[in-house]
Amino acid sequence: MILNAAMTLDGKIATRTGSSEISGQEDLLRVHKLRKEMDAIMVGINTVMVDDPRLTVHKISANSNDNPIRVVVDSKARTPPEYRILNQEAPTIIAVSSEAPSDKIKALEEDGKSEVIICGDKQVDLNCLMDELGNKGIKTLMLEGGSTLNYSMLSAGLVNEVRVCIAPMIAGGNRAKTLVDGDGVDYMKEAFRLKFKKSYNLGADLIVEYNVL
Ligand SMILES: NC(=O)c1ccc[n+]([C@@H]2O[C@H](COP(=O)([O-])OP(=O)(O)OC[C@H]3O[C@@H](n4cnc5c(N)ncnc54)[C@H](O)[C@@H]3O)[C@@H](O)[C@H]2O)c1
Ligand SMILES: Nc1nc(=O)c(N)c(NC[C@H](O)[C@H](O)[C@H](O)COP(=O)(O)O)[nH]1
Repeated sequence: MILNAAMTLDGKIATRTGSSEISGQEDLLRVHKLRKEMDAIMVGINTVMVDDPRLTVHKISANSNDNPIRVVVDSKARTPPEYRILNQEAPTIIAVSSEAPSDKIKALEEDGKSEVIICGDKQVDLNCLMDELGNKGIKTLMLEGGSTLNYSMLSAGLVNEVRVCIAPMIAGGNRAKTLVDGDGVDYMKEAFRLKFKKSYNLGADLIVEYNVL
């Protein structure tokens, strides 16, 4: 499980308005090469709502077999059926909780738009979801945010690697999204510990890679 994101020097992955064009062109190519290597790519529902992402390999040459399976963590099945995540370019799994209304689930499954997996009572139970994805043969997964899901995945001990693009920008703003939000830990001694792996420049950006201990 690789958590990948792009942030400003002050750790923001989006402004309070949801604006998030952070990576330079070279970093976007790196991200798409990584997508191509992965079995699946996962985001939280807010990222779908704000960005309407495709989550396919579309910035480097690729065919449809190269697209990872798309996974949305979406407790209440709010993914709008007309959004790009549900297009025919790649298969999509929507992970919901048992609180999701059945009519919404039905709309998401209509015409094979997506496969809905139910895990957990209120929020999506991420351990249950990982088991379900594992049963489908998914061995490598890329987490592309956002801040809230990043925190839940780290808290559940489900992230093996963190790869971050640091762009030479500072955004500021106490309502801007950071790399990891959620509740956060109370004491620094509880912080998730990482081991530095490597760093390198891509254009104006700095890429840093860590293993999660
Ligand atoms: N720069 C980047 O690399 C990057 C990457 C991705 C997203 N973003 C930005 O991040 C923002 C969205 O981040 P966010 O934190 O608001 O939302 P998010 O994408 O992390 O989605 C969180 C939502 O997922 C749902 N959810 C269900 N089960 C959950 C669970 N177990 N744990 C956590 N969430 C669960 C909840 O409704 C929760 O509010 C957008 O502005 C987007 O542009 C930036
Ligand atoms: N690596 C990276 N750099 C960025 O500057 C940025 N904003 C994102 N954001 C991740 C988020 O998941 C986006 O929604 C998808 O990167 C959009 O993906 P598509 O191109 O539509 O496939 N990711």
